[in-house]
Amino acid sequence: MSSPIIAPSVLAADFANLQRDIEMLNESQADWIHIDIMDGVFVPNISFGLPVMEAINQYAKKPLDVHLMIVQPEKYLKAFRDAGAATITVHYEACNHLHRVLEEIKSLDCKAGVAINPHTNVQLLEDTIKDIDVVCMMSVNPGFGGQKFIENTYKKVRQLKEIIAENNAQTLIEIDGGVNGQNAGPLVAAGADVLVAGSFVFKSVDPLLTIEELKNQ
Ligand SMILES: O=C(CO)[C@@H](O)[C@H](O)COP(=O)(O)O
Ligand SMILES: [Fe+2]
Repeated sequence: MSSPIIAPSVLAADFANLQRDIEMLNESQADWIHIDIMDGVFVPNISFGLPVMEAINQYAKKPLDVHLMIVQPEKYLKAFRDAGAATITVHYEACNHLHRVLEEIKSLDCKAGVAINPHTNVQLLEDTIKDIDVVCMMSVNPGFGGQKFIENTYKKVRQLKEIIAENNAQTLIEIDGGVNGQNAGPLVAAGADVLVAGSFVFKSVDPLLTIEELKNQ
């Protein structure tokens, strides 16, 4: 079992000291930096938008993993690429033409991600799995950090792993929401490749050590 890709979520950072927190991530064993964009429509919360993302990109030395929790994400793909996104993840539930959106993301030279809400069956990804670089499996209902991990996620990881293998796809499985020191190991054992962690990293006494612990699952 290789060590997971660690993607701390900036949503839990100190926005009044964002430069400091990004520089901490640069020095850490984090692999990606997870950026949660919320529009107050697709999810019942507003986080931040392109100007903040551009500010993060000025300091970040690691790939930016952008999680778009917005309606009509196809309107903003180029803007987020230009703001520094390495991966652009759209929600399955927000796309009427998912295949087209994935092609557009790839044409921008970004990795294409699809996020699924806890109620969305992984089977629905079967017909696009070969076009998806990263499935972001929500292990909480999207919209807020600091929520409790939904245990049904393990079953969904195993099911998705099978779909990926059956289709000979290279898709990474990313887990997003409520990830902590207890569930990180079992998630990796179940087949998770990428762990997003917000509160568990930024609210810890020593975020550098917490990231190291997650990396060493
Ligand atoms: O996309 C989301 C929430 O909608 C996540 O990326 C959260 O930001 C993760 O935060 P924690 O649950 O780890 O505190
Ligand atoms: Fe996220």
